[in-house]
Parts: sequence; C-alpha cells; structure tokens
Amino acid sequence: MDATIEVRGLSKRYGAAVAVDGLSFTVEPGRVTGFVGPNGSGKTTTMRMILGLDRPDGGTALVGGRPYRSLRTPLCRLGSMLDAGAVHPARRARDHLLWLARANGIPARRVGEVLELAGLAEVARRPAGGFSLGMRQRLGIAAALLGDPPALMFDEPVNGLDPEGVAWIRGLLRGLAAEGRAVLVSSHLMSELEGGADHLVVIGRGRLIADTSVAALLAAASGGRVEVRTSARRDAMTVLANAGATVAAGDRDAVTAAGLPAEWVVELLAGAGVPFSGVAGHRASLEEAYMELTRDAVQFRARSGDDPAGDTESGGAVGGPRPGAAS
Ligand SMILES: Nc1ncnc2c1ncn2[C@@H]1O[C@H](COP(=O)(O)OP(=O)(O)OP(=O)(O)O)[C@@H](O)[C@H]1O
Repeated sequence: MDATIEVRGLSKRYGAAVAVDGLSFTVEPGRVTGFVGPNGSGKTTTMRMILGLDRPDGGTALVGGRPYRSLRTPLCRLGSMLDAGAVHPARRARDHLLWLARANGIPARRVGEVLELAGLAEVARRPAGGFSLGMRQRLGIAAALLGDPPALMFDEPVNGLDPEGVAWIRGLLRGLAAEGRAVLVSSHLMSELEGGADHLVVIGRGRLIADTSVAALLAAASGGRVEVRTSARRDAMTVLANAGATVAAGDRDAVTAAGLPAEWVVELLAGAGVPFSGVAGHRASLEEAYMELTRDAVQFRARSGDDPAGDTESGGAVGGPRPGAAS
C-alpha cells in the first residue's frame, strides 16, 4: 500500500488573507517529517486540505496517489489527529473508538490493541470529558492508529504536554516510521522536533521555506563557524575581527567566529597572547538553524507590530493563534 502523502501547489485564501500559498512537498514512508512554521503559517490549513476538510483554491493533496475523500476506507490509509478535543465529553474512551471502528469497518478487537498502545487501557471506561490534556492527546492518537494506516498525520501532538508525554509521543512516532509508515507531525517550535524528526518541511506565511533532512539543515547552519572559550572575550573578538572573521559573543565565555579555519583561530589567539580554553567547530542546534531560516517571517512580525495599519493578510500569517484554533 502506497503510504506517500503528496502536496502539489496547494493554495488557500480566507477572504483577502492567504493561508497557504502554492505549497508543494512529499511525506515519504519510513521517516518522520516535521512540519514547522510560526503560528498562523498555514500548517493546520494544509493538513485540513490533505484530509479534504477544506477545499483548496488551487493545487492537489494526494494520499497514496488519491484524494483522501475518494478513499473507500480512509482511516486505513491515513490516520490523523488534528484536534484532540474533538470527542463527545460524555462518551467513554472505548466507546468513542468502537464507534469509529464500526463506522469504518474495522474489527472491534483493534480497539483494545490501540488502547493498549496509547497507554489508555486502564481508563478506557471513563468518559473522555474527564480526561487530562495528555490523556486526550493519547485518545486522539489511539483513534489515528485504529485503521493500522500506512500514513499518519498529527497536528501539534505535543502542545502542552509534560516532558514524559513529549518523550512518549516522540518514541511512538519514531517507532511508526521505523515500521515503514509515512509520518507528518506539525509544530510551531523546532525544539519540540529535535531528536524526533528525520526530515523537515519548513513554511512561513503559507509558503515553503525549506524541504530538507535534519542532518543537512544542521550541517548548513553550522558551516564554517568556530567556537572559542575564553576568559578574555573582548580581546579575542578584536583579534579575530581584525583578521577578517565575523565575530559574535556567545553564551558566558564563548565567542563564535565565521570565516577563518579553526587552526588560524588558534594561531591568531596564541600569537596575540589571548588566553583560551577551547576551540571547536560550532554545532548549531535545530532551533538556531530554524531561527536563521524563518528570520524573514519574524522580521515581518516585528514590522507589522510597529505599524497599526499593517497588512493584516500577511500579519495574520505570522501572528498568534486565532481564537478557537485547533492547535
Ligand atoms: N476558518 C478560517 N477563517 C479565516 N481565517 C483562517 C481560517 N483558518 C485559518 N485561517 C487563517 O489562515 C492562516 C493560517 O492558519 P493555520 O491555522 O493554518 O496556521 P498554523 O500554522 O496551523 O498555526 P498554529 O501554529 O497557530 O496552529 C492564519 O492567518 C489564520 O488566521
């Protein structure tokens, strides 16, 4: 069964506001693809269009080569969690899943399996209305897994969870990808995806900013920078800047220099009598790489904040979550 999710030239406007703007990317089987962008950048809208919940103004979204709405057993092709709160509060967890299973021709014994997988077996007979946020997320995930689908999609699944919940979801997603499934997971925080995603689709204002492996993104963001630990930060910065490096103060006793090989940095500092305790190639964090990629979107946000008559269309695309937003 083809698990690939394919988005081609997808666009969506709400009135004058462009939510998604000619977006194309592919979610491949066997890896976790992180779908990242600032609040309001179009992640939920894209996922809704993949599920046929919103009609695109342009472009297509295919699941295993077909539009989601044309699938005969959709839960068995693409499992998803967009809004973990979308469960009737009086309905027990097990009944909610049984109802979904029955409506989709899935055997009832699968309900017990996904309750186990999601760690909800003990609370299966409790009404979902009394569930904590973490338990509701687990129930949403159990529902997504119900049809044992080859492709899965989760909108901000770790939003608001404690570290244990975050680690659990991260492990689960990695396990699903290791089984050969295509997994798309959105977040507005790159740090939430650190150690969890293999590949990243980064968007800003509804447009594609990057479609890259995590390894390639980190390598590019780390490129050519050397980090120096020194008790004489100002002297080190002066010496290295005079030699042509672009320098920046890092945390505590760190200086980052770009444009000079590490050996030259050592030579220059030693030659100038500047004390240092370490020189190493700088390893960017995923968060740093992301900040670099989305700088334009963030600069825009600062501008629109200064300008009360600012362009609401684009301002909305990088602004805070709208009231009642699913994620
Ligand atoms: N039903 C709607 N009516 C009007 N505008 C909408 C609607 N849904 C989304 N938008 C707008 O479209 C843009 C994209 O929103 P979307 O929820 O897709 O972003 P997101 O990246 O998922 O954001 P977040 O990280 O906050 O969940 C925003 O400007 C939002 O206000």
